[in-house]
Order: sequence, then structure tokens, then C-alpha cells
Amino acid sequence: MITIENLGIQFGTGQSAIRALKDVNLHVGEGESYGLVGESGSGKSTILRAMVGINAHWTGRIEVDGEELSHKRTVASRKHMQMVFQDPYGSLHPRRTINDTLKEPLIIHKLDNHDDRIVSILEEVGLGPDYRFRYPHQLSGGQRQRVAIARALILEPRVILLDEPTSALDVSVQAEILNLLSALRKAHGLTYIMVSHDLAVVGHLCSKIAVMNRGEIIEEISEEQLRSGDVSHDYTRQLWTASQGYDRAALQSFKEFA
Ligand SMILES: Nc1ncnc2c1ncn2[C@@H]1O[C@H](COP(=O)(O)OP(=O)(O)OP(=O)(O)O)[C@@H](O)[C@H]1O
Repeated sequence: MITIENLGIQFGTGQSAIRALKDVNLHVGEGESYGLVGESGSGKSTILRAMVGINAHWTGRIEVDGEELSHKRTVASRKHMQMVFQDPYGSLHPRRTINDTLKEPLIIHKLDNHDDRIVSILEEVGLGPDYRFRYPHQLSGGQRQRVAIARALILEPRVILLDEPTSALDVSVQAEILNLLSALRKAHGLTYIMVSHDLAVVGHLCSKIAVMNRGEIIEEISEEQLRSGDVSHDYTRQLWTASQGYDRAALQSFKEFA
């Protein structure tokens, strides 16, 4: 479904140039959920931004659903690949009702039956029709992120790119949103790429995970490796230990205390 070959991006020139991506290669099968983890600045979001055309000066090859992407995306080509951002408040217009927010992509992409589509998508993301004419500030963080997911889903895309979709939320709400994303993927046969700096969050949703460091994928790990911790790269092991994190640390300190 998604194939990326030798993807490279440089920001700036000369001495101040940053090679944000260096020959990134990855493949995501149809209906799969693929995670990108790594510390801040490792290049995770840059991959998603190149795919949706926000970063347009990439080199290499990106193929989605059998179509090779050009550097400039057309409206039609954007419909099938939607992105959900980290900050649901920042990504929703404060003076637009939820109805207006959900209607906008339908108008841009010339889809009909606006009312039916809006009511049904709100229900799918767990928000009843009462929310339809509210403004973002009248919703909780989790509810706002549900609206952002509805906005992506209303165009019936095949691919959704998730850029830290839960990191602005409380831990209990994070799990709800991850469960919702997982259910939607199964119900609609969606393909996901999800970025996070947290291996535990990505592990909740993804069956394959690429670990990034300084613009490169240094290791790709499977669900089984994630469970067992059988990883080869030291950096991946550090991330894995941190994700097992606090139970073990707590146990260790308990032993020391005893
Ligand atoms: N538009 C830009 N102009 C200049 N440098 C950029 C730009 N976008 C990203 N970078 C740089 O590219 C590198 C990768 O950034 P990117 O946002 O992809 O990292 P990330 O792994 O997603 O980190 P984070 O988790 O903090 O979002 C960083 O060094 C960043 O400063």
C-alpha cells in the first residue's frame, strides 16, 4: 500500500544545513498499522509532512496505493490520505462549529449528503448529534481529538497519517483514543502510519515499528519483538526499557528499600 524508497530531505544550505531524512526506506501493507518512533528531531514528522505535501522538496520515491506521488499534491490525490495532528485544539478553528469543520472537506471535495455524513461520522467517533453545533472550546481534549479524527475520516480515505495523536491528552483519554483508532482501522480497512516518541503508545496500535535516530531508520521491529524485547540496536533497547519503564523501576526501588 505504501512504499517509500531512499527518501531524503535537507533543510537549509551550507554549514547550517540539516539532513532531516537520509535514505529512508519502508513498506506498509494494506490495512496495516505502522509506527515511527524516535526522539524529538529524529525526522518522524518530516516523513508524514513529505507524504501529504507540506514538505515538498524531498528526494527519492513515495508510492501510495499504486500511485507514485509527485512533489505537488492535487486536491484529488489528497482525499485518500488524511492526517491527524498532535494538538486537537490548534488544528480546529476556534470560531467554527464542529458542523462547519466537518462540512469544509466535503465542500472542497464536492461530496454530497452533508447532513447524513456528518451525523454518521460523529456517531462513529463516539460523539452524539448534540456535539454537532458546539465550538471547540466547549469540548474536552479527547472530544476535540475525536472531531479531528472525524474530519480525517469523513472523506473516506484509505490511509491516515497520525502525528502524535494522543500526546496532548491525559493518560486515561490516550487509551480511549487509541482504542477508537484501532476499531476504526478494522471497520474501514484503513492503513495507518503513526508517529510517536513513546514506544508503548505505538506498540498499542502498530504491528510493525520503525525506530528512527538522526534522520535514519536504524531498526524495524515486529509486534513479537516488542513483546519480548528481543531487539538488536542499543538505542532500540533503551527505548524498549523506557517503555517497560516505570513498573520495573518501581520494583527495583522497592527491592532496594526492602
Ligand atoms: N521546516 C523546517 N525547517 C528547518 N528545519 C526543519 C523543518 N522541519 C523540520 N526541521 C528539522 O528537521 C529535523 C527533524 O524534524 P522532525 O519534526 O521530523 O522530528 P520529529 O522526530 O518529528 O520530532 P518531534 O517529535 O519533536 O516532532 C529537526 O532537526 C528539525 O529541526
